[in-house]
Amino acid sequence: MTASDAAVRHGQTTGGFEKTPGWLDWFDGPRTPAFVLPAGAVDAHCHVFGPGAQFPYAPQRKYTPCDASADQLFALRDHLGFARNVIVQATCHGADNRALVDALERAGDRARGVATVRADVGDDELAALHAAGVRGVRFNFVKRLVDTVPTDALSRIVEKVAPWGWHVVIYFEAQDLPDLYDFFSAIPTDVVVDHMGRPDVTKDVDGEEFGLFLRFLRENANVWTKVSCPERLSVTGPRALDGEQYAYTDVVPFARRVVEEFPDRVLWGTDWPHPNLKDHMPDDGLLVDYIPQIATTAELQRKLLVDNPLRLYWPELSREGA
Ligand SMILES: O=C(O)c1cc(C(=O)O)oc(=O)c1
Repeated sequence: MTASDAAVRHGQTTGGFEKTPGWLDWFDGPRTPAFVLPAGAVDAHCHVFGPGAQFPYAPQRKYTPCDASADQLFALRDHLGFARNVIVQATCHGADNRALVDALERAGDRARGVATVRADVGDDELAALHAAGVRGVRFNFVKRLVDTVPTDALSRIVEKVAPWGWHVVIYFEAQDLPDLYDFFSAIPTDVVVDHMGRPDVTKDVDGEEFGLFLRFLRENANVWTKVSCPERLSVTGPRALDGEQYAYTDVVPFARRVVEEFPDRVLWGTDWPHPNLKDHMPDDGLLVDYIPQIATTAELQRKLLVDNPLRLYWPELSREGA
């Protein structure tokens, strides 16, 4: 533990920042999962927040979280049994990737990153991000998280990052997919959708809304998706708390459908430290125990947790890679 981490207590926000009212802090002391992750498993969606005293939150942020440091993330990684992390730039840091880069550098080869950049980003900045382990950029279309960036600016970013072999991570809500469908389909790089495009799980898994998302994956072989965040999508629970082994059963049919139809284009991540949850904060150990509900065989689990993330983020280690 570094001196700066020693100063960061769970749930605290440092640097003179005050947490958004009602903020739920990440779960302290998660269980050891009953599900033993396959060797080499990757937590392919997680964040670091600050610490605010060292890496100030962006002035244009829409929320102020509690701090969640790189060392705290690495402790969780080891506790849950993951080998590696993909750390995704959180919107509370805007396009200031310093906290992300610091975490990547301290993780050594055990983390890769997804950054946020502006359309005027220079090649020197991209080179430095690449050297630190960044392999993708994130475009966010969720209006409560960011101000809208025009799609022509996003297209300029795609042109700049494509030569680096990076992919584009997109975060949007299901009701916005019809409007964004053509823009997304025209992205020439690999594309990774966060949290299954946030389906409304009270609707039918065979219905029109989720049908459009499945069509998007079928029609675009370069599109992958994270089957993450049941704790965000679930309406009925049960919550991943108090030893619950079969959490978020209403989300299971959606995630399972995607894992079974697109086994080579799915990723999974904890989403720790779970920004903006309103209802409850899950026990991350029990969240890992959710995985066998959606990837029901050892082969599907290995693809979801090991083969797919290695192919995208560590191709040099991948059995199918270089
Ligand atoms: O739904 C969210 O609130 C959320 C926010 C962020 C972020 O602020 O970066 O990232 C996520 O993956 C999910």
